[in-house]
Amino acid sequence: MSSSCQFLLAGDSQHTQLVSIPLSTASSFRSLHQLKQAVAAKFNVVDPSKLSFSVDGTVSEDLVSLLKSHRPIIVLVNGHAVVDPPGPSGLPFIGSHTEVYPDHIGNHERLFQVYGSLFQTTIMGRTVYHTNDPEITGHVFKESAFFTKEINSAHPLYGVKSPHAGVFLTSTHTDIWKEAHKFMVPSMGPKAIDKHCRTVVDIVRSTFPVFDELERTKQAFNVYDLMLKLSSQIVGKLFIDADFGHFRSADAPVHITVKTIFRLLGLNKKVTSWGDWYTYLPFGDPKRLRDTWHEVGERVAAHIAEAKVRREDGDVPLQEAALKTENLTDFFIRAVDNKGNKLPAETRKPALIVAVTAGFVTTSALLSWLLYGLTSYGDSQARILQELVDSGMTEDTDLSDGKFLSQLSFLDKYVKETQRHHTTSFQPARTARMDLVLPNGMRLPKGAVVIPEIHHLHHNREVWDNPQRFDPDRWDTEKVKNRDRSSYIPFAMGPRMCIASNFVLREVKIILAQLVFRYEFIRYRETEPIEYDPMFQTIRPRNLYMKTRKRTTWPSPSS
Ligand code: HEM
Repeated sequence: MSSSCQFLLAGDSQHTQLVSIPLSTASSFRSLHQLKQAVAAKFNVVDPSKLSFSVDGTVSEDLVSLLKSHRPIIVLVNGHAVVDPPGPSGLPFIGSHTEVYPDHIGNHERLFQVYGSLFQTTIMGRTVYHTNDPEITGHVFKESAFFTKEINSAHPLYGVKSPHAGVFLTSTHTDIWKEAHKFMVPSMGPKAIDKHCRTVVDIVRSTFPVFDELERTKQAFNVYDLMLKLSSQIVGKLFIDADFGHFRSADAPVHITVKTIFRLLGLNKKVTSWGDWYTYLPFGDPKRLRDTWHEVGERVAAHIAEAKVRREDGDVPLQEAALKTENLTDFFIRAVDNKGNKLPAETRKPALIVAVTAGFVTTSALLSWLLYGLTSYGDSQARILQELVDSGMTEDTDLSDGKFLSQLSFLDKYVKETQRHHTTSFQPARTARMDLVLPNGMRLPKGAVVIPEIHHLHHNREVWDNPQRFDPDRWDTEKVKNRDRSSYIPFAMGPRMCIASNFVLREVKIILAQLVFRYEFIRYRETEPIEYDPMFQTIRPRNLYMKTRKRTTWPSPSS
């Protein structure tokens, strides 16, 4: 008689695995659930509940008869043998490059339709896995024994990986991430947000003369360019105490620091789209990427040296630092945790570069799509204005502390729907820590980089009704309210998600409320289809132009 239960993970013959669980251990299983957990642990199956057991071709849920089986018990995942993720076979050498670029959004959508909710692409020998499945996404972002943010050579951030930045560009299993994250989170906590938003309100007011000048001189403006100026003016002030001078006049140039960071991100997208080997080339774009990275470092260092830091007031406890410091540079220099530790000096500059970059590149794209929607989606602009009027807004209303904004339910739905339909981030990636089997029964090798494709999660037909329709009111429906948390993740999710999501949501609502209350936004060249820039780190409209008209009348409050 056998002294153990044998389990065979069904798969192709090359990957079939047999494991034994001694009967002394097996007899201690009290439920099928416990057995599934033990077997899942042996085969590295991410979700034990997806296992089923088959003996002699029949699936059985009877624990007692399963444990008595003298024959190997066949283990199925999601009801079938495990398989490798499918994907296009691609061309020699360049692989799937032409299947993905130049239109990665459209092509990924096509590939999801052809191959299902998980597929792989290989470009220049670098394989990446893409998913639009909320369940897989939830596991991928968890930071668990199975997945972590590890920036290996297949990872989209490989070209700008930084061992010292701590956040964003550094792998999770490093001491520096834990340290940097600990200091950065309170810098975007609730008290900090109230303070930051007072600066946001002032900077939005400083844009009014520019909008007025553009109207007086009958000029249309490129929406992304103007929103780039606005969002970088805000993070420049908040993080490195820099006045980029973007609103001194309508034609004030974009500050050289902002231009250099912008160039860095374009180059990174371009270079990493060609694979690991390309990043090492001593000439062309890879060299330009390295040089630009160096230049960004020097420019930000110069801002840090000039930023106001109240050294004379001494160190401040981390939890009070948001209120007692002048800006993020001051925060990083003077905040001390309860063990007396400070953010390591070598992390300050790279972490500030990340904060400034993450801060304006994403927000400028989101703001541009928010303005696009005002002029493209039905009565959105009129509804936002009506809500502001109904809530009693005047030119002097203080929007910074969030109380006024919290009444604006349509504005909230409008921002949510814009972040769903016009997702700006598309490549947060995580890496498999071991050979594993996903809940859908597909296996991934250790080191596999998985990208939950945010745009495609937000347009997954199994989750969203009519996903191509812009419909802010969908956020009132029970279906959307009860959705899987992982099906809507504009700021990613899990321990490595955006640290500034609450700030951003308040910031963009302040900007929208202040601008829509004062100006009517009118699309210019409205028949021209809007193109996004596929070779940029975020999804931004390239050719969106508008004009504004200063409001002289407002609607009456609704009865
Ligand atoms: C519309 C605005 C924004 C969007 C859509 C956005 C989105 C994201 C996403 C998707 C991630 C995850 C990246 C990944 O997993 O690789 C992320 C991380 C991050 N974001 Fe944002 N972000 C925005 C604004 C900001 C701002 C204003 C800041 C300023 C501090 C910021 C700071 C960060 C940092 C530091 C991380 C990395 C956290 C970590 O590594 O643990 N983001 N953001």
